[in-house]
Amino acid sequence: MSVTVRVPAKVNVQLAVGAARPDGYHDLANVFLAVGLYDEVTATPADELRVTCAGPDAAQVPLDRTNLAARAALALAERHGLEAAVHLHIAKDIPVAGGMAGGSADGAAALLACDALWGTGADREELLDICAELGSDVPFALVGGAALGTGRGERLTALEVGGTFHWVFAVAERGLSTPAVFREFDRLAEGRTLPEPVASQDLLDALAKGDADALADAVCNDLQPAALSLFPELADTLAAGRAAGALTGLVSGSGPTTAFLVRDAAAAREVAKALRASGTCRTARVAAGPVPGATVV
Ligand SMILES: C[C@@](CO)(OP(=O)(O)O)[C@H](O)COP(=O)(O)OP(=O)(O)OC[C@H]1O[C@@H](n2ccc(N)nc2=O)[C@H](O)[C@@H]1O
Ligand SMILES: Nc1ncnc2c1ncn2[C@@H]1O[C@H](COP(=O)(O)OP(=O)(O)O)[C@@H](O)[C@H]1O
Repeated sequence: MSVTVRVPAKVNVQLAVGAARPDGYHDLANVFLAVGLYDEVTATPADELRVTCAGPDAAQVPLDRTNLAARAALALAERHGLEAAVHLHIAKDIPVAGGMAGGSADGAAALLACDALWGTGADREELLDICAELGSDVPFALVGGAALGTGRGERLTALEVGGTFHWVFAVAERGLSTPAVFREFDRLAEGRTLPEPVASQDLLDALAKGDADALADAVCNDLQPAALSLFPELADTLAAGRAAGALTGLVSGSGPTTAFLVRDAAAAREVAKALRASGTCRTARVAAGPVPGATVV
């Protein structure tokens, strides 16, 4: 018997970042939107914990106990006095180290898959607790849809969304490390007093109305200057997507994936084609959101 869970990527339509906290994390107002690019994690009983991964970026995924899927299985097993004797296979389609939370998605998916396989019957609250221990982005991968994350991004409030938003994601030639981008953010902010991060009311209204033009005016990522500072070529990708007719373009989370909001599915195909031809990215993917979070298939 095995259990497969499908789990989406995310884009941050707003990422407001406060000053570094004593624990090294940053308080955020993090508005997540789950989009239709998916990994699938399959859990199968085995003699011991084993992780395998297939997909175009599989070579960049660690297969040891640092893999977030392995960490999720170990955390659930420990809480329930079980042995994490499971083979986790990740069918990876979410770009790796791209600011689309693929590793976090695999953590949430593995947790749900092991819970179903082992019959642990963990309730939603326990699953969300374990997710928050695994990483700031992991709880959102479990719930999906759209949500405001506060604290370090792990405390979620579901958001109403009045329509479907269409996106193009330009995948970069190399990855960016999330801690390195936050460190660069701190360096750029040195000597300034940063305001408390708060969600923009215009942005929440645009989401609630399903209004792509209003959302395009309101998107904002405080990590974008830091990502551009570490990866200056991303400015060319942003310019290429905007020139191709996107309503707006921004760095997704800590990057280096760039996200382009477009009016509809036809515009998405056009902008993706133009980005692939621009020579400013490795490839371009089309996806819409919001979509549900981790789901047993
Ligand atoms: C920036 C965001 C935006 O959604 O994601 P990505 O774009 O990388 O996917 C997240 O905040 C990333 O969340 P996640 O990748 O789960 O990070 P964690 O494992 O919790 O933390 C990794 C490191 O990032 C930094 N970090 C993370 C979250 C936060 N609120 N403040 C931080 O300073 C810290 O240096 C931390 O040690
Ligand atoms: N299941 C996983 N899939 C991808 N990366 C993982 C996974 N588990 C751990 N990692 C590590 O996490 C790093 C960040 O990966 P990822 O979650 O894809 O990007 P981001 O944090 O930018 O959204 C990778 O470089 C890799 O070393």
